[in-house]
Amino acid sequence: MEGKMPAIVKTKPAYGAELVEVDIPKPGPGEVLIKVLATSICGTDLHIYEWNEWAQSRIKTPQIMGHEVAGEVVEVGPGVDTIQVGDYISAETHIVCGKCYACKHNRYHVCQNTKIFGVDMDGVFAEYAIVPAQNAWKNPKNMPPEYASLQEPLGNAVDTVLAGPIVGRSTFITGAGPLGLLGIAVAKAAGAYPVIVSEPSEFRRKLAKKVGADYVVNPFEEDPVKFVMDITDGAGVEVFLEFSGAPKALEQGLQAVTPGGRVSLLGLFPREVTFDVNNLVIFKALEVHGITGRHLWETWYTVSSLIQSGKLNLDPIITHKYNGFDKFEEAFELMRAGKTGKVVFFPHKK
Ligand SMILES: NC(=O)c1ccc[n+]([C@@H]2O[C@H](COP(=O)([O-])OP(=O)(O)OC[C@H]3O[C@@H](n4cnc5c(N)ncnc54)[C@H](O)[C@@H]3O)[C@@H](O)[C@H]2O)c1
Ligand SMILES: C[C@@H](O)[C@H](N)C(=O)O
Ligand SMILES: [Zn+2]
Ligand SMILES: [Zn+2]
Repeated sequence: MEGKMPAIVKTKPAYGAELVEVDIPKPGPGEVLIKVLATSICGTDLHIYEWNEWAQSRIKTPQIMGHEVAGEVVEVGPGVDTIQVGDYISAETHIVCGKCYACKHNRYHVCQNTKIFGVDMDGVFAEYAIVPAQNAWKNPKNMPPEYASLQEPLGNAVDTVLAGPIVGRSTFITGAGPLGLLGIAVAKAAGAYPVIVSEPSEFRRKLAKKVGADYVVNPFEEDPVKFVMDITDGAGVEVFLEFSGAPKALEQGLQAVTPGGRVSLLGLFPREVTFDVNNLVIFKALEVHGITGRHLWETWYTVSSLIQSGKLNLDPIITHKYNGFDKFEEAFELMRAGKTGKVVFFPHKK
């Protein structure tokens, strides 16, 4: 396919991005070209937009942004035999090597040579985008594109929530940003009770309730540990899921989890964190999981089935939908201000 298309491009190493006309790319060997039906903003895109320290160290400009996507395959490159024109796909964003020690142990989610599209190469905030065929995930035709696009971050949330038993377990979630909200939806669908959420933003506490949180607390106004202890008759929760990346939230969660309980950590901390490991982890005999990316491809099966079960309450999480990219700056600024759940673009204006 030849022609031009609008794309959100990180044009220079500075704050922001630009909507520019670029060539529709041609799929190379092992690649497919998709017509992007929906694409959502991830916190990582925001870091690239803001040009924080991490982005400065990793991103090469100019580069098309974005990595969460759902689209229809319109062209396949040489050697692609697993995907056909007309397939409706989403994409695993981690391009793994298949050769390193981790990959050889089927631990693709910790491949030491991982490349991420939209981070290490052009991404999907465009009308058309390239996806490596090995990263394509076929969707059922009746899955709405906005849900299909959310599967990648849902994979993060699923791996966090389902890293251990959850059904009927009291659960404390810190942080109700887009990832935490997806975590609440998964925890509720999986039968956690009660789900207690700590989140300073009133807007996001309200969203957390809409998604199904049983209790919400503002950690800047009330002691969330006492809040959890009061609800659990002083026992603490069975499960603590960290989605905020706030050092204080980590410490509070470790205090609020019951001895012998489970802790799963997804949030990334801005710096090294100091806390009392002896008393908060070792003497409590906690089971602690670090969570990164998604298991390939087990997590995708779980995510897809959860969506198809109809039990995931995703609609309140998708707070902003945009036809086309014209208002992309508004979308990023709203997200920066914490006034959104997930933001989804539909690049082909209806
Ligand atoms: N490990 C991984 O593979 C992976 C993948 C994606 C995202 N992440 C990380 O997950 C985290 C969540 O992502 P997001 O996009 O939802 O981020 P976000 O920054 O939008 O959300 C974080 C939320 O935590 C809240 N918060 C701040 N301080 C708090 C406190 N003391 N107690 C409770 N809540 C507090 C904020 O108000 C915000 O709503 C981020 O740290 C992100 O970098 C990790
Ligand atoms: C790159 C990051 O934003 C992506 N969502 C991941 O799971 O790794
Ligand atoms: Zn992401
Ligand atoms: Zn590898």
